[in-house]
Amino acid sequence: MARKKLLLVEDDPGLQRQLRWGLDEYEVLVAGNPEQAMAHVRRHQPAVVTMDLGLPPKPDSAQVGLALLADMLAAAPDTKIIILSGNQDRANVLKAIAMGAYDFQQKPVELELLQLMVERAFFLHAVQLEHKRMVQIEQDSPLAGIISRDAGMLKLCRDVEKVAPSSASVMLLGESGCGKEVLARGLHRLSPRKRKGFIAINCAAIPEQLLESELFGHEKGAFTGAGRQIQGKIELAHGGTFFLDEIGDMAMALQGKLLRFLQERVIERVGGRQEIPVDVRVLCATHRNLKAQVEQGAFREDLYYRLSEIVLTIPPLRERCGDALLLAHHVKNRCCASARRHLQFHPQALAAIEAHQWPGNVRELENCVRRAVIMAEGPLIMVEDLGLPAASSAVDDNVNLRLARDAAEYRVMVKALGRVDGNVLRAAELLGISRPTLYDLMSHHGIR
Ligand SMILES: Nc1ncnc2c1ncn2[C@@H]1O[C@H](COP(=O)(O)OP(=O)(O)OP(=O)(O)O)[C@@H](O)[C@H]1O
Repeated sequence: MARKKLLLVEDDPGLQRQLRWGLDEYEVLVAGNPEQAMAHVRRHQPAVVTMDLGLPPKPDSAQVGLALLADMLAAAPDTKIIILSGNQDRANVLKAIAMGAYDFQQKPVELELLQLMVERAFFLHAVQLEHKRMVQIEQDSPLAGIISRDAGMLKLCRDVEKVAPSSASVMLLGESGCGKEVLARGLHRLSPRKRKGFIAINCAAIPEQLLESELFGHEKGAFTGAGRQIQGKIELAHGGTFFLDEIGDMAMALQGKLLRFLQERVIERVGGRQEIPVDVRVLCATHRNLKAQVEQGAFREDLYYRLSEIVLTIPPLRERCGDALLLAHHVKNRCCASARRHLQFHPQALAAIEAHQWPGNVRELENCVRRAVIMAEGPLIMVEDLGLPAASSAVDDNVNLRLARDAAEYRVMVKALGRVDGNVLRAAELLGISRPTLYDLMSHHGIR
């Protein structure tokens, strides 16, 4: 196994030798001046560094050492830097610690103590690295973009994780803007087809005649204007996932052709004779009540069953407990970061967000908060900036006392967490309970 790299920044050859000898379980790199030290940091990225503050060209002051410390931390912020200082250097050592040095030891160096300190520094560095990696994995996880604390939505995400590895066709139902496409993309990235394409087509946005050639492609000269052969979206998705958005808007004639493809798994380009086998996983979505459309004869029943091996229904935003506030904070933070602004919501703005019914769901909320970040004049986002009506009180019609209490407890707790952007201490203060009690409640309701 490769030995861990340790950099010694020391201009005294005698001390260099002593340290090298005492720390020989590591791959020791030595630098006698700041230039050499930075070259080692860039090239080898040592996890731990020991350094003297008095370095050439001004070995009698800490000026060069402190500047090097700043440069090393700027180039590699996670490096654990241990200062080896002279007796009279106390003020500079404190300065170095304030700048981000890990620890210090006075000269003459006690080797045993230094060995322990270095070992602990390596350990801490490894732990931090592991933590960073985990956070990164979480951020990279396919469903990481789905922001929700609502029990129904979290269950839905688990369902998506369960069905993703299979080849079943999945139908996503839900109102406009509630996240059908985000979930479809997440499902694709969790599936064995993730390395191949995710091709989406919106059946409501394209006129019927064009949609056929969009789906299946066409041969040169198939119709006026077909100047060259074009592959269809289904063919382009070969090996990957094909997402039919707004499937409820597809005309009857085309439904028949799509059904044929789903049964035979071959396509024929418009104006072509050749059958081309295509391997795709089919996902679809609609905001319409497709079952009712089937009953009314507006959607083919056989196609419905082909497309709906698994049906996932996404709850509208107004039914997701606490999500409006959570998403509002999330979108606000994102917009503020890109606009370099620091804004908070006024309590009345938060109340208006909570009370609004969000007919356009997450998309409407995103637009509303984006607008507010642009409109806000002071440090607070006011109700007027959101362009929402002020909040009015809601009515609760639950009559089972235990259920009602449970639901109210959950709702108030998630609301409080949402108001303070997930800060447990401040949420506990808002709720008037202790932090441990809030943790108990959160674990009772399955909130992490
Ligand atoms: N749970 C969520 N967390 C974060 N962002 C979300 C969430 N749900 C939706 N969004 C965002 O909201 C917007 C609308 O989502 P999406 O396009 O997936 O909705 P849709 O249901 O497919 O809408 P439509 O029916 O109009 O096609 C997107 O910008 C998406 O990133």
